[in-house]
Amino acid sequence: MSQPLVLPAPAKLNRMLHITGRRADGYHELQTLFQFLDHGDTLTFESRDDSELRLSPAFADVAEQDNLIMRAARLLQQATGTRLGADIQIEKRLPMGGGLGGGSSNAATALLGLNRLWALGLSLKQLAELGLTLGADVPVFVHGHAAWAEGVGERLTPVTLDTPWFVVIHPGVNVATGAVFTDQQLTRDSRPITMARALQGGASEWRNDCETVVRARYPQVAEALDWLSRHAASMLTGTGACVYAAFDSAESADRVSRAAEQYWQAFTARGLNTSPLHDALGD
Ligand SMILES: C[C@](O)(CO)[C@H](O)COP(=O)(O)OP(=O)(O)OC[C@H]1O[C@@H](n2ccc(N)nc2=O)[C@H](O)[C@@H]1O
Ligand SMILES: Nc1ncnc2c1ncn2[C@@H]1O[C@H](COP(=O)(O)OP(=O)(O)OP(=O)(O)O)[C@@H](O)[C@H]1O
Repeated sequence: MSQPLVLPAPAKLNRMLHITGRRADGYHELQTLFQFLDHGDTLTFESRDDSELRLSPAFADVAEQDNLIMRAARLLQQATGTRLGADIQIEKRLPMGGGLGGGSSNAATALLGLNRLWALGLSLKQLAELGLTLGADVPVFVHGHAAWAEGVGERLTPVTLDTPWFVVIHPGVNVATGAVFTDQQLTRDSRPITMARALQGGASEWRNDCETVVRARYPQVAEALDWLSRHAASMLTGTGACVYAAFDSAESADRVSRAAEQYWQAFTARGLNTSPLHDALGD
């Protein structure tokens, strides 16, 4: 029996998110800065000689065939013709529909983990192309570096961002990404900016264009943003529901996180420019 492969599936934050257009297929053109957190799910992979794929525990809200982990595994089997299968376990910590990219990160960890376990030898570029068919955020998790992203989030340029301690609050609601993107009130005409401007931009550029619509649709998110902004500049990640703020020490972040826990689920995590998945794989 080969050793089980235990790998992290980290969360991401969108440090800013501008919507610059809408494509003919309805998907939106974005400009965003992605960064990872040292907080996330853990996946364990064991190879099987038959081609079965098994995932445990089952998710309450997602059918097994729809789970992004299973879809990533099947995609890899189909793309390579391998006859191997896997037993996969997941320790889920990231809230679903939280804007932390949990599903996309799970898919990326499955692609890289099974590529390693089954000795398939696909490149990160090939895995990112496969991953993009599963979700717009999968490629950044496959490449594993904080990034400036354009297109629907797939045109990536690695960047190095500051690495503060973040307080992340889950306001207790699930935001449907699709509903935010189809909202009539969503502004889709932010003027495209250069990466250099985004990196220097400061508070005026570091905004999330989804915030107005998400605040209006989900008062619980607005409440968490308003509460957190009393401590530091607060932001929405992705289409929410999670909100976050940056702190320059673990102590000050912990203090605010503990105060937030009186009302919501909250955690403290450090920003990372390299994904812990790639550290674990030694890439
Ligand atoms: C907004 C972000 O969180 C930024 O990181 C992501 O781009 C969202 O990525 P995701 O959750 O993986 O989203 P997907 O599963 O690809 O898409 C969910 C739905 O959101 C809409 N969607 C998503 C991404 C995008 N660039 N434009 C869109 O219009 C589409 O209606 C799509 O059906
Ligand atoms: N392994 C998985 N983990 C989480 N969600 C999954 C998974 N497989 C399928 N899903 C589905 O994908 C949806 C989005 O999940 P995810 O956790 O990526 O949301 P998110 O954090 O809002 O992501 P994003 O920031 O990319 O919008 C979930 O609501 C769920 O129905």
